[in-house]
Amino acid sequence: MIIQVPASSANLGPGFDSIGIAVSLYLKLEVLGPSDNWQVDHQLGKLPHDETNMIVTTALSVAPDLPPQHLQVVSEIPVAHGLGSSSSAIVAGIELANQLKDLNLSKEEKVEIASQIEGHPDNVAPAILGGLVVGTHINGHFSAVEAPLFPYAFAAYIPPYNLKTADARAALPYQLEYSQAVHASAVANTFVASLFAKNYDVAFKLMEADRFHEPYRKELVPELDQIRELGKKHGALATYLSGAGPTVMTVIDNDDYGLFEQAVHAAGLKGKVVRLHPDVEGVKLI
Ligand SMILES: Nc1ncnc2c1ncn2[C@@H]1O[C@H](COP(=O)(O)OP(=O)(O)OP(=O)(O)O)[C@@H](O)[C@H]1O
Ligand SMILES: N[C@@H](CCO)C(=O)O
Repeated sequence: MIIQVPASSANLGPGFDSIGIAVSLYLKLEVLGPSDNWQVDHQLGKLPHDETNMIVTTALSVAPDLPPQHLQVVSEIPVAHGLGSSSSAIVAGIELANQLKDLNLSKEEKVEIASQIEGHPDNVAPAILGGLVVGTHINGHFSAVEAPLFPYAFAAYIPPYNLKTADARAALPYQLEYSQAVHASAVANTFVASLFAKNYDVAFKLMEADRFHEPYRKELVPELDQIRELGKKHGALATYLSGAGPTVMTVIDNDDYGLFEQAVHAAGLKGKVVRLHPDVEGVKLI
């Protein structure tokens, strides 16, 4: 059995902790069979190979009596780069428990469990449902609503350095002044309305108008402003910090992708540029 989970890009500008989209990089988890101890084969650097691996801790939190397995993980999702690697591990762990224990979890139950673990639904909900998702929690429970997908591709600029979400969250202010919070929220509300109305002239302006996190994180990711400027010169629709960074995501028409990628490399930026597309299926067995 192989479980496949897509990467995800959270926030999309002003949708801090609430909006995310599944994108076409994948984690594949293969169950090789029962084992004396949990064993996780992977080539993802320093991540654990035993029962402390996040995929296993998640599976055991869902099904504590799950017998140990020999697992193999192959992932295209770079760790701690703002493309939802931790969410892909959490969603894979939930699906592992779901399949091996025949739990028949609904999509809503998976979103609830995964969001409780991650703390916010913006990566886990699209990784489960596919597509573009808006969600939050109220009274300790999570709701996620699927939004219409925009018909564009992404150019993901993936820097050579990583940035842990915890460090990128530590750069955020403890509180916002009331008037600033009202404006930040108005930008986000209008952004969501424009996505549902498919009014992309407004949506892509607002995607670059976040007031919740990008102003505080751009010191950590200096390429954000640089790529946004390059995007404006080379036909991009909008650029935002993917999740907690450091990946910088540019929404672009497929036809404009090539020239934009060349411009990023010509500017001397050292990261990779990868063409991505929305994933519409979310977690699945392959
Ligand atoms: N494939 C994996 N298997 C097990 N654990 C993983 C895997 N990928 C990521 N993790 C865990 O998630 C941590 C990285 O999470 P972090 O939130 O910092 O980055 P991210 O999820 O890639 O970024 P973002 O949430 O901004 O998209 C790793 O240190 C590791 O503990
Ligand atoms: N919304 C989260 C995504 C990363 O977990 C953040 O920006 O910190």
